[in-house]
Amino acid sequence: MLLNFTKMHGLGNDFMVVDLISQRAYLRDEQIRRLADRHFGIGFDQLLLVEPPRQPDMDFRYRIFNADGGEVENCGNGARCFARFVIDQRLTHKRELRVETLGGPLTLKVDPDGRVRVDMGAPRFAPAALPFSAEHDAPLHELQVDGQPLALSVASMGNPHAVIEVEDVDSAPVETLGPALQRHPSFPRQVNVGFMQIESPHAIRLRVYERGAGETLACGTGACAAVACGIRRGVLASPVEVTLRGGRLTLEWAGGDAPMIMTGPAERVFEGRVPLS
Ligand SMILES: N[C@@H](CCC[C@H](N)C(=O)O)C(=O)O
Repeated sequence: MLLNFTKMHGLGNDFMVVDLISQRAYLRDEQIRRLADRHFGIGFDQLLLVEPPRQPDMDFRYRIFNADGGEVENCGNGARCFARFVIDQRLTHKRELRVETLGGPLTLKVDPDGRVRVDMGAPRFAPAALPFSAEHDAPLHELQVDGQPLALSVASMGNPHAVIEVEDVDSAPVETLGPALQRHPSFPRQVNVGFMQIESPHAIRLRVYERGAGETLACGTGACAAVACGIRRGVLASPVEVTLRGGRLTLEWAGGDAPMIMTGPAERVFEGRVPLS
């Protein structure tokens, strides 16, 4: 069969978006890995599936699969692309949507300028929320990684994040420390690893080594987690401009149980049809 898809990106974090309301398909994880391959497939960091909601108060169900085929709880850049996609495909006339994800409900609003504002829910710091094996909740934890002590913060945005503060993101050991921390036994479901350089209380630079995809040009939930951990530690203050390799996001968080609000762009690249074998 031929599967219709749209290629999109949010700040260079790229997606294959598939409408499973107008067409039927089931993708096995080895098919996802093949499609994600940048040489032999379409190439993407995450696959996003648009499905009918299962709950009556939701507009859609939004499912996310990493390039390695694993299903995950949340994707911030994907959420913005999801909102643009369902409006552009005329799957809805609403400009404000409630969507169901594995990590919990999200509220998405498309502004007249095309930027998308997402209520990402409240960050959670309790180690069990990630999960992370630590005795206590704390703004900073210490972990032995490859025999070296490492200070890090943790947060769940539905999906798990560790955040390390660095002097300079350009020279941060993303390709070595990223995978080492991602597979550390203290994170039984692995973790997305953010490297954060603080420029001022309202501006950071960030690189993220993502679970199931490696380093991406941007990670929306990673940006939310870095800002949440920084505000909690008292080194950042809302609003915060986050500069990622692929561009900028604006994050606002009032603290406590208030939701993290993420605003940024979502772009359509091309549409296509691909055989599913
Ligand atoms: N790129 C995403 C996050 C995608 C999921 C992540 N790799 C995970 O495994 O949790 C974003 O923009 O948030």
